[in-house]
This record gives sequence, C-alpha cells and structure tokens, in this order.
Amino acid sequence: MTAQQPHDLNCLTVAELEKHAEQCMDKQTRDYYNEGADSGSTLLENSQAYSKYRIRPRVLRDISLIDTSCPLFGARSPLPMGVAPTAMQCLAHPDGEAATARACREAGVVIGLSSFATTTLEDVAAASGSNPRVLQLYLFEEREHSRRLIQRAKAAGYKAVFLTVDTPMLGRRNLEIRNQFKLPKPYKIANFAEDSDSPASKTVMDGAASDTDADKREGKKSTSAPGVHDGEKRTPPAGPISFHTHAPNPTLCWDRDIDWLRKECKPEMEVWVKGIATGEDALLAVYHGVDGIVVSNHGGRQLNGALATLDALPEVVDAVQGKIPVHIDGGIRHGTEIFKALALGADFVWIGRPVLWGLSYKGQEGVALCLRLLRDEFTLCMGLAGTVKVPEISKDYLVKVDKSGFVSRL
Ligand SMILES: Cc1cc2nc3c(=O)[nH]c(=O)nc-3n(C[C@H](O)[C@H](O)[C@H](O)COP(=O)(O)O)c2cc1C
Ligand SMILES: CC(C)CC(=O)C(=O)O
Repeated sequence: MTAQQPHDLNCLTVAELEKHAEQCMDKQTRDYYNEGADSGSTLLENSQAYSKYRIRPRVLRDISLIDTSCPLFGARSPLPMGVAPTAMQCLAHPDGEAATARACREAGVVIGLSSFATTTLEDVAAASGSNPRVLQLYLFEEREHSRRLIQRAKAAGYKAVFLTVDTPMLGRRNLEIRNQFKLPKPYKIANFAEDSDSPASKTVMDGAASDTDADKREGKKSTSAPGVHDGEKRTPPAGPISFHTHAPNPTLCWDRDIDWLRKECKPEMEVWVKGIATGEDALLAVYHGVDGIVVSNHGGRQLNGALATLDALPEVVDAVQGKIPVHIDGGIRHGTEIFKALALGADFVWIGRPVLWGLSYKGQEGVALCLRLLRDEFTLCMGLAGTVKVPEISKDYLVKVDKSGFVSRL
C-alpha cells in the first residue's frame, strides 16, 4: 500500500463504499452483514457515539514526519488498526477470506479470521505470508473441535487466539430469521469441513442449512440452549457444526475455560478476550492472565440496548490501568474515529463491516481501498490535529459535546 496510489473517484469514503456494496450484494448477504440485533439501536449508537466528541487541533508543531505505527504482538504494526473477524466472507466475494488476507498483507495490516470462515485457516495463512494473523475462537462445548483448531492455528503461525465472549447465546437478528439465512452452495464452513464426528457433519459442511438451523429458528428444543432447570442433564450440541448450534456456548466461564485456553495456546499464541464491555469484566480478564482485551459488542449484533463500545471504553481503560492492551471495535467508519478511540485510551481498533463492503465492491482491491481510505484519513487527522506519534494521542485532543451543545474538556 503506497501513499501515491491513485484515488478511486467513484469511492472516496467508507460511506460511499457502503453504498456501492449495497448494489453488489444479494439481499440475504446484505441483511446478514449489515443488521444488528433486535431494533438495531446499539448498532446505530456504536457509530453515533463518535459524534459526541470533537477534536482540539494543535498547530505550528512541524508535522512533516508522521509515524502511524504502534506495537502489536511483540512487533510493530504500521497502523493502529486491524481487520476484525467476520464470518463467511465468500458471501461477499468468491475469493472470500483469501482476498482479505492478501489485501491485509499488502497493507501490513493484521487480519482476524473467524472460526466460521469460508476459507481454511491454513489457506489464509498461506495468503498472509509473514503478515500477522489472529484466529477468532468460538470455544465449543465439545472441546475436541476447538482443541484441533487451536493446534492447527499454532502450526500455521497465528499470533493469538481471540476468544469471543459475548455469545453465550446468539443475538436475535430478525432479518436473518425472516430470510431463513443459510450458506449457499458451494461454500463451506471451511475450518470444520474435515471434522466428521458424526455422519451428519458431512451434510451440513456441504453448505446446506441444517435441520438444526431450522429447528433453532422455530424454537425447537436443542441441547445447546441454555438451561431452563427442568431436571435434565445438559449435553453438548452433537452432529452438524453450524453457527446456530455451535457458536453460542452458554456454559463458558472464567475459571474453567480461560485457564484451559491459556494452557492450550501458550506459549506460541497469545490469548485475548473479545467482547468485554465493563470495568468489572476487564479486571477479571487481567486476573485470569489474558494478554489483551477487545472492547466489543459484536457490532451491535448480540445484546441490543448495550452501551456503544466507545462509551464503554473509558471504564475498561480505567480498570485495566495499562496492565494489558485494550483494543476496541464497533462503528468505526472514518480515520478521525480511529483517532478519537485512541484519544479515549484504546491502543488499537478493529474494523468489521467496512472491510466486508470493500470485499463485496471489488474483492481484494476493494479491501485494499477500504484500508487505504482509513489509513489516509487517520494520517491526515494526526497531522491536522498536530500529532506525529500514536502514543501522543490522548484525551487532551478531545472535547465532549452534550445534547444541548455544551462543550466540556475531558
Ligand atoms: C457479518 C458479520 C459477521 C461476524 N462474524 C463474527 C465472528 O465470526 N466472530 C466474532 O467474534 N465476531 C464476528 N463479528 C463481529 C466483528 O468481529 C466485530 O466485532 C464487529 O463487526 C465490529 O463492528 P463494525 O462492523 O461496526 O466495525 C461479525 C460481524 C459481522 C458484521
Ligand atoms: C458464526 C456466527 C455466529 C458469526 C457471527 O458472529 C455473526 O454473525 O455475528
């Protein structure tokens, strides 16, 4: 990714990228990617939270050499920004996660790969070369699948596992239900295509929606549903691995699961938790020895009514007191918003839907465009705000504007 890259005159902002992507995606994909849970208010507030803050630019500071780099996984990242894990990217473009990985490699930007990717983690590693990658993990109740995935990620050079902790149950996504969302053939949930614990596994890996998906939507009894105490013993979900059955794990807990995960991953891979939204849980994460936190509400797709991530960030940063890195995702659509998140104490940001929009628009080239737009906007923001180094970005550069227009220093 070079600074001299010509502009795509049809697409100069992430907002324009979103509009183009709308034309490129079929309805099922557009609805699945773009919607939030329930009324979508948290999805909306994730973005709106950024407009409560304005930047206080400083001048006459010689900003001729701007360094946008920051530390990440024991090395340096050229930007304080990575690509968040999002499932099933072949829905956006046939090249899917491999195209995203190639664009990330070109830009030197870390890629987060979803457990529920449509490309294997080995193929993404091959497309990434020496560029850093992390594996997002849904820790299944049936541990063997997860154990195998972790071993494969280690062998393929992944730097970290990001355990998603905001999905003890799946959020209610009404468009997904109405569309009877399913992964169309020939795509597969690639990382589990070889797992064949039961004969039924093979069927769902072929890409068809499982009966289990339909049963879940219709509210039929499932072993993975959280416990209403009816005296029956819980059994983990068996059979086909589909995201409706296996991604949510209502049994996850700090003591047993985080400790197990650290033992499985370390020392080769770091263990992070993705989906922290309170100071209390941030303290527990530190106590349980995780290497980092992502403040996230899953892009507003889980608990609707939860606080916007930018609003949750300060209490997490206060609780952590710099002991481990704090990252954030949700609603970031412009380089100035990366700046605001860092000014409020985040060490790094992750970008979700805009990357999917880029992928839908032009495959690898579209993802590269998305990353370039955000990079250029962020660099421009640093320069115009009078900062030349990422660690200089602090709350001194922000004011908060309340609903009546009253401006306060932070
Ligand atoms: C279509 C889609 C699929 C997602 N899949 C996953 C996933 O498999 N695992 C996960 O932890 N988060 C997943 N996420 C959440 C993202 O990692 C991230 O938290 C969120 O997209 C950030 O918000 P943004 O889209 O507003 O940038 C998904 C988000 C979207 C939009
Ligand atoms: C596998 C799914 C649960 C993917 C996901 O996290 C999402 O759709 O938000």
